[in-house]
Amino acid sequence: MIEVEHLSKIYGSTPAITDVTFSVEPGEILGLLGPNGAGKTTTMRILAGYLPATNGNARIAGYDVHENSLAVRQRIGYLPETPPLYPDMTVEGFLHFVAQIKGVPAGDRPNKVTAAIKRCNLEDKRRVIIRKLSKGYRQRVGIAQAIVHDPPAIILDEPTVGLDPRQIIEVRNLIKSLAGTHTIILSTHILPEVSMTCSRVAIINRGKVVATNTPENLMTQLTGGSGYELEIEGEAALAKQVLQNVAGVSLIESIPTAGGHHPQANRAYLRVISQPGKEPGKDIVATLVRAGFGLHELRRVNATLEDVFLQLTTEEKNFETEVDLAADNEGEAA
Ligand SMILES: Nc1ncnc2c1ncn2[C@@H]1O[C@H](COP(=O)(O)OP(=O)(O)OP(=O)(O)O)[C@@H](O)[C@H]1O
Repeated sequence: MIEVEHLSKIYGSTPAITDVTFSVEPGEILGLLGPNGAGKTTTMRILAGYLPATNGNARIAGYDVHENSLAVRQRIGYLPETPPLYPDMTVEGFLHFVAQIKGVPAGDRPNKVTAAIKRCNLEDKRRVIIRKLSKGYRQRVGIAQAIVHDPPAIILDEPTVGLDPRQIIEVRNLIKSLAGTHTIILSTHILPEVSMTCSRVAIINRGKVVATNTPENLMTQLTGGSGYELEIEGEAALAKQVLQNVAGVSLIESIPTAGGHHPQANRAYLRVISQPGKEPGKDIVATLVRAGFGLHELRRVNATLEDVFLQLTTEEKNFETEVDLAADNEGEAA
């Protein structure tokens, strides 16, 4: 349904995205996950037909986003980071207006507007002026304007940003309810968002896709699914330095405490993630003891999506391998 091939965008001399390739199957929700400035918005604006790519191409439902931008706009719903709302219109009036500019025939508009209002739980607010709505409701109106013409593909840029926890849950549930009948790409820099909402994730960093897979496969295949939490006596920074040289260790981070204990003075708490298939526990213990650290506890833990994300977005040296891995895994996930 959505195919992105070797897409690049250069602003002046700044490359925003480089050689971005991924595809989204019908009915799937793909999460575009990356830190600030990674290139998520740029990718989505190109897909929505609002920005020309410097190189590469993208197709939505078979239509090239550049060559057939009109056909593409009719087939996608786009929610930019700031929803394009007219504050002085009522919810209903605004959705009628959007349906009209999206080319919905006049006779179909009342039904389409009512369906979008229902889907986004806006029945109570249909005659309210948008300016008077809370941020959560405005976001729902933003989603309603994206789906009012019933497009097969929906592109949502950071759809839960700025919402309170209850609103976040509501918007996530709304997005999930759209899957199956719609193909969705959403961008986020929030890790739990992808594991809760998306069937697949493309991790983007510094303009490049560094991995594509299901959230579960990313965790198990890139980290072997295992790691350790440590409680040691000594300096965390020094311990990290020492552990970096242990074979099979791929990520070390400080954590506030381990094993649910109260953190104690002069203790350092670390989380160490192993490379796939490696079990460096024995060497971690030997290295720490040899370096004069007191080891109070070492326990096995499962890696989280956060670990994978940190690994992929902080270890530049591994990017090449991970792109290969992403390509290998793509077939399995599809
Ligand atoms: N109009 C522009 N002119 C010049 N550089 C730009 C422009 N828009 C974006 N960039 C640069 O392109 C890169 C990617 O930006 P983009 O907004 O796509 O990232 P993002 O992943 O959406 O980040 P965020 O989560 O902060 O919105 C950044 O380095 C950004 O500074």
